[in-house]
Amino acid sequence: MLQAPLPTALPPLRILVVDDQASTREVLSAQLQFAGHAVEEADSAESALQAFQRHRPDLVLLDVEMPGHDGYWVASQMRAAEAGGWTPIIFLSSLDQDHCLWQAIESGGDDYLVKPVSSTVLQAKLRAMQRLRRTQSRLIELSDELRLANEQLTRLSHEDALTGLPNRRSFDARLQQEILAAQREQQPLTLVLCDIDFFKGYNDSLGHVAGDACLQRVGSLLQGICRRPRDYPARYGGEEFALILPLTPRSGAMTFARAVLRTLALTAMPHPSSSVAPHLTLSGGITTCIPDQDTAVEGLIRRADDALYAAKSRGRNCFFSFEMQMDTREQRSASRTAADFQASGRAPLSGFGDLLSPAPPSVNGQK
Ligand SMILES: Nc1nc2c(ncn2[C@@H]2O[C@H](COP(=O)(O)OP(=O)(O)OP(=O)(O)O)[C@@H](O)[C@H]2O)c(=O)[nH]1
Repeated sequence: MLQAPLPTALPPLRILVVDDQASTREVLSAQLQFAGHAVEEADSAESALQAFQRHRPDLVLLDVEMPGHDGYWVASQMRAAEAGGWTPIIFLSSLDQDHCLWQAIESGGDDYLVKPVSSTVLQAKLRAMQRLRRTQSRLIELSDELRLANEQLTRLSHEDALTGLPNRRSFDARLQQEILAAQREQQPLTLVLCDIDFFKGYNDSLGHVAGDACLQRVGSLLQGICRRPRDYPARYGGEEFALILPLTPRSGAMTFARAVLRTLALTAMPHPSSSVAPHLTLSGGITTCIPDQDTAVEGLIRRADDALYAAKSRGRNCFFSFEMQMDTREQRSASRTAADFQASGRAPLSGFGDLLSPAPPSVNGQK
């Protein structure tokens, strides 16, 4: 008879007892249950496999000689049914020959006990299995923790921790993809770099905590303005944000810039140390092109950055684009009307000049 469980806390096992002899199953089950384990019984190879699938036991005690398929066959089927998993199988047999033990291990068994098995030997084996089970559970937990940590690491390596937007590394990779897509589809691609005006002064007057909150707010405002599924706002670094606007021509880029200026004016976040407005403002550089073989990430960013510098040096709180400036020059020199430009398939830009600045507010404050 098995003794009652020892004080050291080892998890009880779910044990599948497979034996065609009802009396053997009964005695064994009673002993196992007395020792604190949960028991399922099966009286044939087929019912053993069904119970194995249904109950997912921690341990199988398996008879060798059964009518129909024998225990070796059952063990090999169980091993095949849990690819990557491992449920210990102990054979209990009255056959006491080396080749039987050999065949048991070869078919997938982990141990082989000759019946009648002394209760001490069986209890010792079960305790060893309980320890293995505990180690196995801990390994599974550890591997889950590792998987979660890896997922978090991957997310953090692509995301800006402060704003939750994609970081510069993700942005560069995405821009490369969008350049290739626009080149293949021969569609316009717009890149916008935005920089908060006088942000150093903002931090100095309101503190870094407020500065961080401001960056978060601006990030979510920009995200809100991006309405198309492929628009991609990112934090490019410090107080600079970058946006990829695929399938967006110059006219669309201007609409976007106008929406940014209007949103910031309406949001009216106080900026005590700005000399351009009482509220927080952005300057932006825009570049739009249909990429060709020579278009590269670095070139586009340099061009948007130069445009941003131009916007800053032209007074801030505005957007600038070299391409739009060229358009307006062409428009002026050719004295063409907006209708001519629409007819040529290009956006009428003369109304906006070289710079897109906020329009004066109307009576009700809307533009
Ligand atoms: N609070 C906070 N400040 C930041 C962060 N990243 C960059 N900054 C600050 O942003 C400021 C940027 O200052 P500058 O590059 O001189 O530019 P600016 O004051 O915005 O002036 P202009 O761009 O010329 O309008 C610096 O004071 C940085 O410390 C951040 O994550 N949090």
